[in-house]
Amino acid sequence: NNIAVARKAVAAAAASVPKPDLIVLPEVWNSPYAVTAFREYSERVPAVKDGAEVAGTTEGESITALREMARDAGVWLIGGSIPEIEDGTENIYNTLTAYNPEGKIVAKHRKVHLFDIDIPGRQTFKESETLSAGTWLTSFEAPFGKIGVGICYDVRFPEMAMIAARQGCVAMIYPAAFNTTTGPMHWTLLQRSRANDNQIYVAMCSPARHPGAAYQAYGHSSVVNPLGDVVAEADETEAIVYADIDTDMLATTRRNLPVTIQRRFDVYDDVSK
Ligand SMILES: NC(=O)CC(=O)C(=O)O
Repeated sequence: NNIAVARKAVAAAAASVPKPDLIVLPEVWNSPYAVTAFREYSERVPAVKDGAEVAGTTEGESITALREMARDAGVWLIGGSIPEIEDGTENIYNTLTAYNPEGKIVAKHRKVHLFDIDIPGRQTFKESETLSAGTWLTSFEAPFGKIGVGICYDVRFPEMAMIAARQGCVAMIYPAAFNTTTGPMHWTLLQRSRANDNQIYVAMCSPARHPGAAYQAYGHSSVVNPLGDVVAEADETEAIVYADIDTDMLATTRRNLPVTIQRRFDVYDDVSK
């Protein structure tokens, strides 16, 4: 099943030399990516406050498995996302969890921007039919730098990445599942845009394309550096991609092209006004 596949992939990535510090899984890896499936595959996810789990909350089997994967491999893990069912409300969210090498959850992000699009005859999807939207932005501190996270459609909203970068994140990482219509249009462009605008690393991790699936995932997991160059990219098949987060390169980019300190908030003030 999917947990076994994820477990094997994390172990394989962790066994590579040099050993990675951080491993990332894709969006909705425990369920078909379909609004009709999210409730059936949903699980409880512990609450997280100030980077630590709130004691006494229950969890589903995918969360327990993700803890074990991080702990067994001794790595930081962004555990992709799974459909979460919320205690009390029974609302469903598209929820990401991140783990430290001890298997403790350090961050929980609910997809903020729901994927509701209609490109007639090509791609129609309405996550809001079954999902509720998240209401907070998420990042976590790790020894290799502060990491911001979003989920898939969140990448289309530049504010999230900009806020993360301004709060000191060295990377924005998005488990994601674009499709064969929007992937060729925007998958790489969006990552390069977020990276170049904010001079940070940007990575998106996709499920591989399954020929029999109703939703045809684009695949192409990739990593973009602070100059906007694609430094690693898979194709549509199952793969592990590797890249370094080079903070010296990030600093050099910001020194040579100092846009991050040249912004004119005195002129454009608050864009949400
Ligand atoms: N699946 C998504 O959330 C987003 C997507 O496919 C797109 O923005 O395109």
